[in-house]
Amino acid sequence: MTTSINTDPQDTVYDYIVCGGGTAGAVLAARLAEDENNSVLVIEAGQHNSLLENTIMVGGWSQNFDTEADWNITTEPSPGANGRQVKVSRGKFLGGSSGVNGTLCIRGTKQDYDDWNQPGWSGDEVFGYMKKAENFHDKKWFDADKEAHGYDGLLDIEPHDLVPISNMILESMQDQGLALQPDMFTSGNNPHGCGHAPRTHYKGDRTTSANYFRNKGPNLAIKTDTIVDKVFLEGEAENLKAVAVKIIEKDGSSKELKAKKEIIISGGAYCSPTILMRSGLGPKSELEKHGIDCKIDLPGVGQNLMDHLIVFIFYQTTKPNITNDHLLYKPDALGEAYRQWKEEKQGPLSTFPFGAFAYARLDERLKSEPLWKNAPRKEGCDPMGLKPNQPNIEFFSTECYGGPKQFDQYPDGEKTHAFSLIAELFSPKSRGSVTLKSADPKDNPVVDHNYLSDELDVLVLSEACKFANEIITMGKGTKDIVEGSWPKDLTHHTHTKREDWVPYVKDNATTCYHPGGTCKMGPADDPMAVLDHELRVRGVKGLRVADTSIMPLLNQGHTQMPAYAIGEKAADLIRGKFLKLASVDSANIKMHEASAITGREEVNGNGTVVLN
Ligand SMILES: Cc1cc2nc3c(=O)[nH]c(=O)nc-3n(C[C@H](O)[C@H](O)[C@H](O)COP(=O)(O)OP(=O)(O)OC[C@H]3O[C@@H](n4cnc5c(N)ncnc54)[C@H](O)[C@@H]3O)c2cc1C
Repeated sequence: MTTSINTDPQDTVYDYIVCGGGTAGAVLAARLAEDENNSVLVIEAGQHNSLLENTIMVGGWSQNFDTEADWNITTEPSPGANGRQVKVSRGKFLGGSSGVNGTLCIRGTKQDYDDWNQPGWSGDEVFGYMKKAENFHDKKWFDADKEAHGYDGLLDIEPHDLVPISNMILESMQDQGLALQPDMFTSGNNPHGCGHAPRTHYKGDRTTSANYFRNKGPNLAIKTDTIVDKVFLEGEAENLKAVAVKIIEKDGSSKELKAKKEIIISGGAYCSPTILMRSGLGPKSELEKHGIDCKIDLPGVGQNLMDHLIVFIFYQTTKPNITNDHLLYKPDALGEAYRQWKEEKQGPLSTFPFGAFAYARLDERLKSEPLWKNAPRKEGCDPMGLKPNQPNIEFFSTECYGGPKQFDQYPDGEKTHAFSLIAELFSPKSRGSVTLKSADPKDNPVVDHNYLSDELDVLVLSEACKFANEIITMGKGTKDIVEGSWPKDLTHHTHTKREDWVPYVKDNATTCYHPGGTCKMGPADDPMAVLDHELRVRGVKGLRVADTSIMPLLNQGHTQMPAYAIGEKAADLIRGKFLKLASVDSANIKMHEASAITGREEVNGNGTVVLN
């Protein structure tokens, strides 16, 4: 990576300090440093990513878990999920979770962002920023939506070459009513169909937000292995201003670093609220428990925690060489796969073994369910709050056996082979929280996802599993190759009723690693909104948050592309720039105008909204 970034910074004063060098944080810092008059410091709790091969070799993703490169957070027990605790890994290194994720680029629909109802964050605008981030490399076999992709961004993205089982599953999906629209997860305009998901890898290596640091100059400084404890605030009441951060270095010593212009917190949905709380910004009662002086009572900090739940449904096939198991689990196969990646940048470890994808609406399937029929709903929405142009669920398949560490019953890759179809729940009703374990910045937060606490979540996810099973066991492409469930002693392939799937969901639903919402943006009259629509912490000058914690609602997709968009947009907000869009939704412009005349805010000369 060509760079003259300062990785051993000694200065104590910078224009901008970005707390957390993860997905959104790295993007934001790199964009701010494009102006060489800005001095920018990124503080990252974990190591430099170049030291960690498993953040570069895509197939090494799970090897980061339970190591120093993982935050190693486990949830509180969720009563709705039979009291299970779930390991909710996050990347702890430069690049953050972009260096450990499943590489999928599934943007959601424009409606998802319109639903945020925040000036400057319409579907058109957020899709515009996702496009800005992207440098798409097409492949001959792929029928790309060329208009929807970006080609001069800093994040290399390409399609994934399928193995046979994935094409068979795509055939089954179509057979079961999900028409093929190859690039629908980039277009975001189809809530019911199947296609391919582009990936954050290129030429055999994972691409991450750390790629944004390429060609950056010495005005960008990166301090790794350093924890941000808190932000120091100066002034009283209306004039509270963020001026410095307290850091803890690797040797345990602490230091104060000053910011002349702004401090931006990008610690991710689990850690950003904890930095705010340690700084005295959060629910007063929560801060008092830990002896923290409350500067502003912000009850929404750490609340509104959301995630997408997924259920892996594995099947066994005896048909050889249609999955990737033989390339991974046969004796000596893994060694050869590693050699192939290291020397040729090819083979099963150079990409992520997810294969076929689909979105689905479940209106027809759920219409006679009493819970669904009788649930309250907003006009034009289903009980989950989704409009007809938004999917209720996603399906995605694995091209071999594997997943988080609870999936440890490996086939031998010779006589036995396995693959899965995963069902993912969108727009979950259940909400959780992030709170402090103590005021010690080295303590992980208490994460309570409260999974499946709402019966509607169980209903939709169990119907999704039923549909998934029909795709695999009845669909034309796969019905004749399925031997049964995997592991062999399970019988889920025989389930026919939705109710059969309820215990399976409660026992197996796990994280898709998409936490968000814990420092949400919102209007001034929402007491739970932590940020305004320019990501400024309410009541504090010079302090913003930029990562997936800002999302008022999750998108109907995966969360890395919105995280890139949030980093890009945050940089533009700070620099007072607007993205030029072919079409900017006029309602959104009206919202901008409306907020400009409330008296609380005004539009400055270059068009950005600034607080009085
Ligand atoms: C295993 C896994 C698989 C996933 N798969 C996909 C996928 O296929 N597709 C997809 O779209 N999304 C996926 N996601 C989700 C996606 O990667 C995340 O939503 C996104 O990367 C989050 O970006 P962020 O900037 O909010 O947080 P992060 O990228 O997690 O960044 C937060 C950063 O802040 C640092 N930090 C935190 N606290 C402190 C502190 N006190 N001091 C200093 N530094 C701190 C962290 O170490 C980290 O580097 C996955 C995530 C995981 C973990």
